[in-house]
Amino acid sequence: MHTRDCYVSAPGKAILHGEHAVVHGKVALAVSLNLRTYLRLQSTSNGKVCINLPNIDTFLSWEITALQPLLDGCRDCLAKHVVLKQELDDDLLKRLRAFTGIADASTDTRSMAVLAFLYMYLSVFGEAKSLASITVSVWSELPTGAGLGSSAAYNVCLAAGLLSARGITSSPLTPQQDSARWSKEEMEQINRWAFMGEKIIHGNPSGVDNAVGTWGCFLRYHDGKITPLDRVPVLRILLTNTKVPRSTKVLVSGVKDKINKFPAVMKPVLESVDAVSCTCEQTLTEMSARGPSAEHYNILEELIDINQHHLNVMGVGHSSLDTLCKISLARGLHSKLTGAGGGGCGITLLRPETDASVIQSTVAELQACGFDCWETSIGGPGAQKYKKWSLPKQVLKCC
Ligand SMILES: Nc1ncnc2c1ncn2[C@@H]1O[C@H](COP(=O)(O)OP(=O)(O)O)[C@@H](O)[C@H]1O
Ligand SMILES: C[C@@](O)(CCOP(=O)(O)O)CC(=O)O
Ligand SMILES: [Mg+2]
Repeated sequence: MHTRDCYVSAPGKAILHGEHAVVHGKVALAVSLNLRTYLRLQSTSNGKVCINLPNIDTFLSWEITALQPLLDGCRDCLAKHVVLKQELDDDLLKRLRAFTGIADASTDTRSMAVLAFLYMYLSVFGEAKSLASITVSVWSELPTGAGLGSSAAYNVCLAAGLLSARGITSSPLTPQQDSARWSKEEMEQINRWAFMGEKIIHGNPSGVDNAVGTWGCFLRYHDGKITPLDRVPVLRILLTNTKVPRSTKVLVSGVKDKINKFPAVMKPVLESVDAVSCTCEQTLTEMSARGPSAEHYNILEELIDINQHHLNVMGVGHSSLDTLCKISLARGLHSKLTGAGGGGCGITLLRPETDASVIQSTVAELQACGFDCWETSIGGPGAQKYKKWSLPKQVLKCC
């Protein structure tokens, strides 16, 4: 079948407050980063589906004729899925696991990326008369598995690229535009499909990461409801990657076990995280309305400390994150983990008056611990489609 070549990208995210609690119906505040994942989809005529994932050193291909039997008896349910896309098709997932030999309990990086890709590819193209011969390349500026939403950016790119190539979403680019975004309805569709991919990689995602990857900017997320926060001040954030590997799926399931084991102990903790998110949101709104004051920053810093303690209580802390908090606090700076924790990344709030020398010495000490550390800009655009020549050169080289 005929497909359209396309180039798309989606941003990573930082969660300010509400990670883990958001999985259990509490409020989270999250913001997009200036680090992005890019996807290139090319139509081919070799009768194969190829995937190039240089970040995780994975280059694979399958004959379309080998994949086709996985869809036998599945077409009717896929037709419904293409329209609704709310639930994973367990039968298709089971067939894919048997086909690839990927076990239910696997959290292996490559296996999860391949499973999410094949599931989305077969669901998007399975309803057509024949599967499409394509090569998909994905390359990211985000560290993989570090709490900055690389899985969501990956899934948003897969959803946007495959839906676009199949012609389910329109081509939003006019001849005058180098990049463009889709209509609200199409973005909602991309977000729903990306959520399916997150379910495959995470097990039980809240949906906050794919929402930020799709819509970008600063969002409040509560029980599937996405509210863009327009009135927020410019915040300066230092990001630290402890480089300690961890899996979101494992950490999310550990928190669930703890809640089941000690409901009376853990539920108040989740309530308190919810209150932290709401208080932070109120403070940000006030800062934007009246102008930021030192007292506002004191409140933001206290909320960061409180939340970091709560995350430790949930069992998602790590000694590397304790080191980050200690080193930054020695200079009056406040940090917490971001994303699933257990290693990965932390955020440090910088006050407007924080001296450059303080930041430099903090960064130097964190780097001496083997961490990566950089000041990031936040609030980048959500999923976008590009013309080939408007992509950064580095991206064209990598995918
Ligand atoms: N650029 C990428 N290429 C291929 N797979 C990716 C990429 N980025 C993320 N992934 C997939 O997402 C998984 C990481 O997801 P997760 O554990 O949620 O961490 P995070 O989303 O915080 O980076 C990886 O194991 C891999 O399967
Ligand atoms: C822990 C959680 O709140 C965020 C996970 O983010 P990340 O995959 O670690 O980037 C899980 C979720 O919201 O689905
Ligand atoms: Mg993730």
